[in-house]
Amino acid sequence: MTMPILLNGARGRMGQAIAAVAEEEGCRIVAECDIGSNPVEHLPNCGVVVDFSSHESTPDLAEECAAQGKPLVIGTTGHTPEETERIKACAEKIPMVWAGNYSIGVNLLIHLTRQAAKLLPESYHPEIVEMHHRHKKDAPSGTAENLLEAVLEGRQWEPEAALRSRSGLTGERPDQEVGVHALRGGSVVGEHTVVFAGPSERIEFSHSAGDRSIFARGALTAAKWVAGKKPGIYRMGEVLGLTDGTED
Ligand SMILES: NC(=O)C1=CN([C@@H]2O[C@H](COP(=O)(O)OP(=O)(O)OC[C@H]3O[C@@H](n4cnc5c(N)ncnc54)[C@H](OP(=O)(O)O)[C@@H]3O)[C@@H](O)[C@H]2O)C=CC1
Ligand SMILES: O=C(O)C1=N[C@H](C(=O)O)C[C@H](O)C1
Repeated sequence: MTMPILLNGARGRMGQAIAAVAEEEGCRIVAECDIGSNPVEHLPNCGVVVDFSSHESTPDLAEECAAQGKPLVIGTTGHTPEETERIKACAEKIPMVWAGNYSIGVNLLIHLTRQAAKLLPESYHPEIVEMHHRHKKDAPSGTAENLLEAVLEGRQWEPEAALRSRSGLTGERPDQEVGVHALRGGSVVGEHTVVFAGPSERIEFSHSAGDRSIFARGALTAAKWVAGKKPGIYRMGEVLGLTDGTED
């Protein structure tokens, strides 16, 4: 049986990429919502909601999903702290997969980044660089935020160790710091590099997205996986079997 999906942000770049692969992924789009639609009236007809609209529309949608008991796959990025708290509150009632990036490669990159941060000495300094197309509205990217979280977890550092871009008289770099840097231009689909710069050597892990089908297929894989799960927030690494959610 195919999974009936309510797709929010259907007219956008990701919405179109998802619609293009839905059938191949064993899903069917039963409602295409975008600006001006009312997703609430379509919710009863779907099994899972997939949201690739905009950060500000996700909290309202999550609250409607919680009210009607519909699982949610969140693709939007750039949420404010207030939006993040509202979304998290809904996870007490429904299962949701929430990932800054649904590709297999990036989720492996996140896993390897956490491991490298854990295993390498603090003198191997982590820096994250991302590049995206000129239309992207948030920075740093959701993926870069996920990579940052992986470094913080691996190093067991507090969030204060994160530095989102440098400018001016910054002083010398301390060991306990992780920089995040955003580049924008052209039609770049999505590129992420994590650098560990050590005393006399440098390690780099990189991922480059060829097109949006990798995010689209991953989001639909997550949609099929999350149906029937207990309420809570799940990472894409759990969907792919890279982690059991407790982190290693
Ligand atoms: N997690 C992942 O793997 C990925 C996440 N993303 C994220 O997904 C989101 C969408 O990206 P992308 O498709 O490139 O963006 P687009 O701007 O191309 O598409 C977003 C669509 O959602 C619409 N929209 C905006 N606000 C609302 C609203 N309140 N309700 C319903 N629809 C709305 C937009 O309309 P309009 O154009 O009129 O504003 C547009 O049609 C971004 O947050 C992006 O960062 C992107 C790629 C992968
Ligand atoms: O907006 C995009 O395009 C992308 N957004 C996601 C992010 O913020 O990391 C994922 C991907 O890199 C493309």
